[in-house]
Amino acid sequence: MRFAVVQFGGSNCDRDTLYVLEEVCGVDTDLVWYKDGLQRNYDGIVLPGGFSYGDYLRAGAIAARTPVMQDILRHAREGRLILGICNGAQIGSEAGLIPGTFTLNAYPKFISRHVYLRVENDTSPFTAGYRKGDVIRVPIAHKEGRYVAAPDVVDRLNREDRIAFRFCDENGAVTPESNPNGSTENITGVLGGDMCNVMVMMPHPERASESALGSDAGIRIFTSMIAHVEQQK
Ligand SMILES: NC(=O)CC[C@H](N)C(=O)O
Repeated sequence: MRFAVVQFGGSNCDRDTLYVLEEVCGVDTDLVWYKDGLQRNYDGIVLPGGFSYGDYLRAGAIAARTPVMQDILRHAREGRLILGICNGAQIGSEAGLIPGTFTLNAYPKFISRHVYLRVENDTSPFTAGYRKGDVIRVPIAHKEGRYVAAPDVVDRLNREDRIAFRFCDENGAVTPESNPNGSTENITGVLGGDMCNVMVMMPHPERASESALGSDAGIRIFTSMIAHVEQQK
């Protein structure tokens, strides 16, 4: 099993993500510079957070148009796992890996704090380690993290059980008050791909993967991916 973290100019969560995969989860992981392309097939690819190309134009727009994305889209079509975190989520939506988009927060400032998420799907390769309704505490750090999609798209995501996480309060209540950035229906984790083999999310699970960081609730996303790959082998 081998994972890759793809680093773009301006990525800044690549080392944290690499550390969690290699040191905390024990998975062989390559840090791949986007210009080098993917030199082999990977079981899992993580697009890390950061400010690729300074968020110019729109966050993720430039990275999504680099040649390495063709390799990543092929991996997605082949059913391999792709996880986009924060800027990686923005890149994933710009590349069409999921429907909908991430835009300026409703209150147009950078928000950096812990939030609560309600787990909405517990069957995907990314969320099977949780139970539906679990409430987890993870940090967010973004300015363009408001998920927006047309009503028919949101209906389809709901129908197909493709919503992974919603912002909630500490008791799991999904309300306008527990929606830090104004995302449609508090959605902040979306599943894509034919086999739900793609997930993008604005919160940072890699920053909540060891109890020394104040929460280890995010680690189960990575361990779920690993368990999924093991089951496929
Ligand atoms: N932490 C990140 O990945 C930064 C998110 C992003 N580029 C924004 O501010 O919207």
